[in-house]
Amino acid sequence: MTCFSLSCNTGSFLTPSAVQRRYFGVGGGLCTRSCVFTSLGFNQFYKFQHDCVWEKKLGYCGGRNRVPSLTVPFCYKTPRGVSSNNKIEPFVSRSKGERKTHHGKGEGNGLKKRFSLRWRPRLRLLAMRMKRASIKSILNELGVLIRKNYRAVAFSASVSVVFSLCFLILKLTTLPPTKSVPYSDLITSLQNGYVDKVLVEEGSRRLYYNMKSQIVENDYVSGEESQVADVSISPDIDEIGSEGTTTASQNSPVNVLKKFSKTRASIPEWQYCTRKIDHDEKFLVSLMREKGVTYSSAPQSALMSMRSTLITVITLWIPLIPLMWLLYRQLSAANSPARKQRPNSQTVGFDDVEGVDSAKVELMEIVSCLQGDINYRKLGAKLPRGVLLVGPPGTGKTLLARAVAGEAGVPFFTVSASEFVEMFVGRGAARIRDLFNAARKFAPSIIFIDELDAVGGKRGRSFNDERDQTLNQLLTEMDGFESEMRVVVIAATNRPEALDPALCRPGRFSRKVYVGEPDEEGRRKILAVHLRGVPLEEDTDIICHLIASLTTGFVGADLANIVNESALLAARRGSESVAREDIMEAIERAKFGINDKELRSSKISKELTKLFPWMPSLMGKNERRQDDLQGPLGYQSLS
Ligand SMILES: Nc1ncnc2c1ncn2[C@@H]1O[C@H](COP(=O)(O)OP(=O)(O)OP(=O)(O)O)[C@@H](O)[C@H]1O
Repeated sequence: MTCFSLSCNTGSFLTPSAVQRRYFGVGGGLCTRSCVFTSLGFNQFYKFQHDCVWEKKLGYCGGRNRVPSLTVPFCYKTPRGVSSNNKIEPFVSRSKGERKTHHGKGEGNGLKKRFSLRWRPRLRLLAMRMKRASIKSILNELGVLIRKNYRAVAFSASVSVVFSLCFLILKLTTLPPTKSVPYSDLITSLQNGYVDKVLVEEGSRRLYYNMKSQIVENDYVSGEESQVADVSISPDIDEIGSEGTTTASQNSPVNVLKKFSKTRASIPEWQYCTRKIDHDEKFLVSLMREKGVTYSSAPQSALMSMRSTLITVITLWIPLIPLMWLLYRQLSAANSPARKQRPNSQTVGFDDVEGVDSAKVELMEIVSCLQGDINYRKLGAKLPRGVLLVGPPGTGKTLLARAVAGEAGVPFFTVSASEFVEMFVGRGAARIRDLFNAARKFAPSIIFIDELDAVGGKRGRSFNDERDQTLNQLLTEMDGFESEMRVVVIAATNRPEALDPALCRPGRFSRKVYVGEPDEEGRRKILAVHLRGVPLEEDTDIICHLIASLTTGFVGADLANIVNESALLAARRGSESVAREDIMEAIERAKFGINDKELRSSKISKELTKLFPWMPSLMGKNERRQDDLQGPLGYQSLS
């Protein structure tokens, strides 16, 4: 068996060829993040993370990527980091016999192997972690967790306290066990003269009664009760202590309470309980009179009424809690859609937005005003309150707004207008108020409202009163800025014609900036931005020119997608850099969709077959000839 040591770099994805080329036979080293191995028709991704956890995923891999199967037994942590003395065993290098024995061993052996491969490293890892863990660190982590989620912790703690109190009250007010019997039993007992006392509870249908034979017992138990009452009154006399001594703990209020509840539970005041039958009261009373039974009626005890109220409240509130929580979330101002982004968390600048130069210039001016570089006040000018970015989807309107925030270095409140559309009337308006209040508080600041048409549509066209109210509030808030309050509202929309005219009047979104489709030069620049971090096989400029010339009508989002797709295609190929072919395939996919070529041809041939049965063979021939010549974009001749 040949053993290989493995070493890989941070985040590198290794194809079989790369593994063979770079790592077979190389001495042990650091394995810091992730490595990918490909094996017999499957990709086996062994992901080594910082803490040396590895996981395995399987996915099908194309024929040309097939390489010998590799196993990675384990890796461990060293003072230098995560080190791997992983032995890579190429099964192909074994002799036939060896291979046979490897695959053909008994089930027990297979289980053992699986255990050693799967569980041993995990168990080792667990053991290592357990060794490292100390009570102090666990407490620290717990403290951090509580501090982070203090609201949730406080809420759950108060809920648990309330429930515990309820439980305690219910426990304390538990009635002594009373046996429930049918009404007929009471009648029979009355007729036989066994019944001693009957109590009719007011406000309910319950009847309690005692039998004559229990009178003596009851008296005895009542005597005990008075004894216990004495104990609770004079705690100096400890009757329960084994040696008759008085101890502070035994006389503590908790103990006395316990004794009290114990005694209550052990003395059934009423032995039997039944439910009376309607319209049978007359007969019952006459029977009791006839047999000389003592009968009376009494209201429900305060404890009992408290208990039943509590039970009702709990049973009502338990199903209502999720509903109330939903309502709270809807109505809560804390759930306001305004998400503030601090300037330091912004990484987008004007350098990242290309191909929309005129829009950039307009917005740069606003940034200069916010930063105080342009003294517009000297000439009596006011900072524009609103800037409306208009243009087709994917041209970079949102990106531009983020770039403004990043360059201006001021708090940036971003929100999608659809988040103002609420179920409850008035909530959308309240959210707008919250958003503008927050922006005023952090002034100078920028508010960005994406997809403004969701709330800014013309009023009075629908019966949606809530949307009109929200728009009214937005108009009011935009009027409400004082001139020295440096808050700029940037909004973006694809449908400027749908907006209410009041929104676009001077003083609100007076400045309209068109963000259009980029021209060839613009596309080249956008591609240069997106290809910054992508390793290419050819010169970046050449590739940018090539793609820009082939993508007329594409917007920034399309170009970003092409770059991403081509990188994915290159990764699928197992290459470490993106080739021209990958880019061309990505453009084809963007233009025609995946496998659209086959779909379209089959659809056309189906239609033609209906008309001319002899057509399919001809179609097939033509298609093949065309494929041999060049692709739909003609890139084969270019490359
Ligand atoms: N001019 C550009 N320069 C660089 N990248 C761009 C440009 N335009 C678009 N992109 C890329 O496309 C992505 C989507 O763009 P963005 O969300 O800004 O478009 P949008 O105009 O706001 O679209 P929509 O109107 O649908 O909201 C960006 O994250 C960026 O990667």
